[in-house]
Amino acid sequence: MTTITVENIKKSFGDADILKSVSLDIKDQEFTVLLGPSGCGKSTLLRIIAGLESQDSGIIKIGDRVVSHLPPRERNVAMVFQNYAVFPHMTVFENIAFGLRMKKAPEKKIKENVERTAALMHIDHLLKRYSGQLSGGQRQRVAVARALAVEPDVLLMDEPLSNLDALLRLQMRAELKSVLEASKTTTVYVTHDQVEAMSLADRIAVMNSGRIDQYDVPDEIYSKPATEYVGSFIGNPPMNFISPEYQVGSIPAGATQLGIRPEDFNVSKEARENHWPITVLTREKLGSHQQLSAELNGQLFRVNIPNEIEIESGNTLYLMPKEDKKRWYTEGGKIIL
Ligand SMILES: Nc1ncnc2c1ncn2[C@@H]1O[C@H](COP(=O)(O)OP(=O)(O)OP(=O)(O)O)[C@@H](O)[C@H]1O
Repeated sequence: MTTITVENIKKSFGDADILKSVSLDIKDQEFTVLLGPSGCGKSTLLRIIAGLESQDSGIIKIGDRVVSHLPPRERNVAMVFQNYAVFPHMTVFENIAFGLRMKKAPEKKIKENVERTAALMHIDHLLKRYSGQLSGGQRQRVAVARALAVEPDVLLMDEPLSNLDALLRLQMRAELKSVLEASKTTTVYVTHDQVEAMSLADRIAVMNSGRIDQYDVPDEIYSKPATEYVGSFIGNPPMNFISPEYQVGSIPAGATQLGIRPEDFNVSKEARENHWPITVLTREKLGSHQQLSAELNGQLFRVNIPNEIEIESGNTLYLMPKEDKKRWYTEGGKIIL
């Protein structure tokens, strides 16, 4: 059982508070993604879990073991970085074997584990090649195989796909998911890419300036963002936040903003009761649907509509948010449930 417990971790660099009491309970075999914009503290948190950085206060547990003050090698974690750190002058076999040799594993075990993880990553035909002769995607596979070969309790990955081109990224993403499911290793994965997070994660921790705004399964994060920040960060385009003067019907006590996703409006070209008349500013055809930006008295709306509706900028469109998709937020940006 390899759970990870992060308890009230704080970290400052100089007078900058980078992590402000962060807590997470990661389940055995779970794939957790730390998601947030550049500088929010994701990598720092990952490095603290790995033991590459020390916390100012708080506790890290792996399973039942408090590891906060142990060096990385005593935590049984493996890490994969963005710049994959594969040794070019070594063969693929030796690269994958590296961690096992450091641990002085017997030769038979090394061979077995290297062959198994290389097959898992579809690089078993490359074992004799020098890593310097590999493509970026192949090198990244070597890095992942090397991490898995040591049979870590925990796999930590920091933007491992960000150096790959878009197509390869997509392919590796799908593969990584199935490989990690098969390996049953508890994984923490850092990215600033919301699509990557949504597609890979069992649960996503959305970070906002050193805090975790929401830690939940992707569907909940998308459909019920805990804060305005999460609603604005996840979704392309992001959730609309609409002020009360445009509301129809009852508004919950304490609500100052309505949150509604661009695809969650009833849309009509004719005036209808309780529909807002909005003026279309721009329209983009995206293949599967059209994306509009529109406004009403300075309130901006982003709306996704089906291709069948013919509309041009300057036209008026009548909108009403779908009742069951409305989310309400307080002045401080917190959801009212
Ligand atoms: N060793 C360090 N000394 C001083 N400041 C640091 C150090 N490491 C990180 N920081 C600062 O801490 C903040 C958070 O960095 P961190 O790398 O955790 O962010 P991140 O969310 O992973 O962002 P990115 O995606 O850009 O890597 C940044 O402002 C960074 O400059």
